[in-house]
Amino acid sequence: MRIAFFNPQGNFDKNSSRLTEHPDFGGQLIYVREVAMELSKLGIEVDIFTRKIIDENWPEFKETFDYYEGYNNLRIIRIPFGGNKFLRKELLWPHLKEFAEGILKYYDSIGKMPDFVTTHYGDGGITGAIFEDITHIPFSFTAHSLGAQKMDKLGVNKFNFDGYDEEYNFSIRINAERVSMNRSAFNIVSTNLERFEQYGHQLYNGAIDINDDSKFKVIPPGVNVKTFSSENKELDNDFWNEIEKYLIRDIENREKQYIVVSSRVDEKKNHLGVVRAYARSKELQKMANLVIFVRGLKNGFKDMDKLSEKEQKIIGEIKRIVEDHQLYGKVSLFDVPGQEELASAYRYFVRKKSVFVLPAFYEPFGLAPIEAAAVGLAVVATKNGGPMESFDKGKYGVLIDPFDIKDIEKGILDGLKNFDKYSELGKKRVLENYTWEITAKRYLKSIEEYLKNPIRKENYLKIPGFFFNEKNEVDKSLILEYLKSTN
Ligand SMILES: O=c1ccn([C@@H]2O[C@H](COP(=O)(O)OP(=O)(O)O[C@H]3O[C@H](CO)[C@@H](O)[C@H](O)[C@H]3O)[C@@H](O)[C@H]2O)c(=O)[nH]1
Ligand SMILES: O=P(O)(O)OC[C@H]1O[C@](O)(CO)[C@@H](O)[C@@H]1O
Repeated sequence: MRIAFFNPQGNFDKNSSRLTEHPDFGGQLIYVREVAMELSKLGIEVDIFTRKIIDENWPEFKETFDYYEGYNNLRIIRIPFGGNKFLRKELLWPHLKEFAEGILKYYDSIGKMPDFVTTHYGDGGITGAIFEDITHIPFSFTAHSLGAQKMDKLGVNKFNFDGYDEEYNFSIRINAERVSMNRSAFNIVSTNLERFEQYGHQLYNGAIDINDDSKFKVIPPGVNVKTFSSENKELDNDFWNEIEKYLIRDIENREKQYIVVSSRVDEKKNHLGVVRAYARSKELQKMANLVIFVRGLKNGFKDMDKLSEKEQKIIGEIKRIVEDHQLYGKVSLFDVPGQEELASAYRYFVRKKSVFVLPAFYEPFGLAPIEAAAVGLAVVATKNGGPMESFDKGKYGVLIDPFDIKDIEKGILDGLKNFDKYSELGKKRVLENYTWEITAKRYLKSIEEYLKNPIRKENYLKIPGFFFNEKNEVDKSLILEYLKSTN
């Protein structure tokens, strides 16, 4: 069997370069890589399609083919579309027909076709819909993150919509997501919550019936248990020296516990929520130091000019809070070059009885908290989204309201004071329920079941002309009506 993954944003390469260095290089890429690897271990021929980038700032992504060491029936295939230069995910929308046509051309050239396509994020989904419209090859849709929640949590309203739409292309994204979930063979969600809360959003009315069981497969993501092991690994000695040398050189009292934040620097991850909670709490400052992982910041705040504009705005605000509240010596920024080093840093902080905090306004699922729990950190996470299910309403970790600074403070104090309890409960919960092998086997079972009895409906949502470059606008009426009705 041959399965194709469509993932136009970010990119993939043998060394998983640039992870979290850019907002488009996050959990979704880990998810696609891990599921593709596990499917190939089950004997499936796997093709990951992404974008060919010929750009001196992104040299890893210029070859057409790439491979992961030891995975012989798994190929990364980079298709040229939208020109050569790197484009952030919000700018890929007008070029996805070219992406679909490039994939078709590749398969024509080898005289083969995939049996099934799995698409990721709205951009992968609309590509799958265009490809299916031509080939009738069915596709699954895994959203990873839906635009409606992001809009709500960023506070988009009828007054500021045009500005946000300019930046994030929400009107195009919502249209693409509607078509993807409508035309897919089925939609793969990480939790029931995602199905009923995220797909149940008013902006997806008419595109999906959340009560149609045939359209949903609840398949939780996993953790790479080899990487996120609680047992010491070879790289720990060297990397822990790095931590001692760089990270906590800025820290006066090293014997305290730590509060660890490792999310991509993105507005919705709400770094400022934790920093503000820490700044207002003398008790927290007495108990623990705060460390924030930021890719590329070897010299703390001094390196800020290396960051993107959006990241500079967030880190700059953190710097202002640190200065205003004289938190130097208690707060540190640290550069983590990859997942192995991330896991090693987590092991270092477990020994200091530390908490991992994910204060995101909305977290569709959240790989980072289950990874941190697997290593043994006590997890304090947003109650908005996946952690509500992965940490089972607070049974296995502390859940907080990310919009309530006092609740963030209370939750972190709970995690620090009850480290042993949450460390043990969280690790047990994750290792028993979340591995990528389970995820891949459930993908394969869903695909094989569907292919036994494929149902191609006729009353599909129309693919907007925008995606065929027929017109430069998508229909915004749905969003504008929604925004008028909600505020
Ligand atoms: O310094 C770092 C920090 C993070 N990570 C990795 O980045 C990923 C972050 O993933 P996640 O915590 O899930 O957040 P997002 O990047 O926002 O991922 C999106 O896609 C994921 C997979 O569907 C969902 O779990 C998220 O909710 C969704 O927002 C994790 O695997 C981390 O190991 C690194 O490699 N280095
Ligand atoms: O914040 P957004 O636009 O919803 O995007 C989140 C997406 O970006 C990524 O970080 C890109 O990999 C994905 O992990 C995730 O699905």
